[in-house]
Amino acid sequence: MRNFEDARKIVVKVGTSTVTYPTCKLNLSRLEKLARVLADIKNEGRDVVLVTSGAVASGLGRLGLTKNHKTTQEKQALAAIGQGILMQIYEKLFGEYGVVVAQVLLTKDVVDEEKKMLNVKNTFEQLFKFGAIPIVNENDVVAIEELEFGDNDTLSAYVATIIGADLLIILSDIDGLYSCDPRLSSDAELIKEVYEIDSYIESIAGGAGSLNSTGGMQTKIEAARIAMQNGIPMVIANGENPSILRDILAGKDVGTLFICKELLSKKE
Ligand SMILES: Nc1ncnc2c1ncn2[C@@H]1O[C@H](COP(=O)(O)OP(=O)(O)O)[C@@H](O)[C@H]1O
Ligand SMILES: N[C@@H](CCC(=O)OP(=O)(O)O)C(=O)O
Repeated sequence: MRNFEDARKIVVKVGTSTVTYPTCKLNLSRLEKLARVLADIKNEGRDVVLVTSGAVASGLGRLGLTKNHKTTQEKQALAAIGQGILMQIYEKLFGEYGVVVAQVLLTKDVVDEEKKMLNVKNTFEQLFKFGAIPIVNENDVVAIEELEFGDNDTLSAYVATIIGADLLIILSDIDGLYSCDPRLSSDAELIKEVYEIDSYIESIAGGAGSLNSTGGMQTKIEAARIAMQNGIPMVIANGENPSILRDILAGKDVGTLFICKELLSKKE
């Protein structure tokens, strides 16, 4: 039932907590493993998109700062500094495996305006034809108010929808959705499967677990709602060891799977 070996188009989202250390410096060993696994998955003949957070944190790290700079203006400037740092490391790491990468920065108007959405869809399609892995982030420099996704969880669900992905995987610093935030309660239990985003699921999703992350489980649940509405299964799993991506594709019982009942019965 959980077998995703036949998934041809995959979107993988990595959060700030997966990409950087609490020092705001890049987690190089994790990024190396991530690039290797994604390049390998691509080599199998799949189309892969990487949605990456970490620009703001990387900007802080480069400036030798670790504390959260909260004003919008500061975050925008930090993202502008950090985005280049992210692309430089992805270019280097994927380049070692002969994989071309492409920077795609998006704002929310692409999902609100049909013409823009078509342009973005066409660009992704051409990038896949070129054999590239699109590396996506929000365009934080211009994304405020009505232009803003606000978080990369929902952004990744929209990207999955635009490209018609077969699977969305969100890697975070936690094993999946728990019955409550494990940082706040030792009774928290991992929920393995979710078939519907109801008021119970909404009620257990709390905010971010680390200083530079955005949205926590709430935005991941919102992403699941968007993905499920568009018939796309989504998995939240721990990005500590990126080889978990292989486990997910092989159908191993890891993380939390969000899948609507109709899709589930088709897969069975
Ligand atoms: N019900 C829940 N189950 C799991 N994690 C939760 C829950 N509610 C809140 N969280 C928090 O969500 C965090 C993951 O989201 P976030 O901090 O935004 O990370 P990322 O940078 O990976 O997006 C966890 O570390 C945890 O503290
Ligand atoms: N665009 C921001 C990411 C915002 C965000 O959603 O962060 P996260 O909750 O860590 O996925 C950045 O690159 O810093």
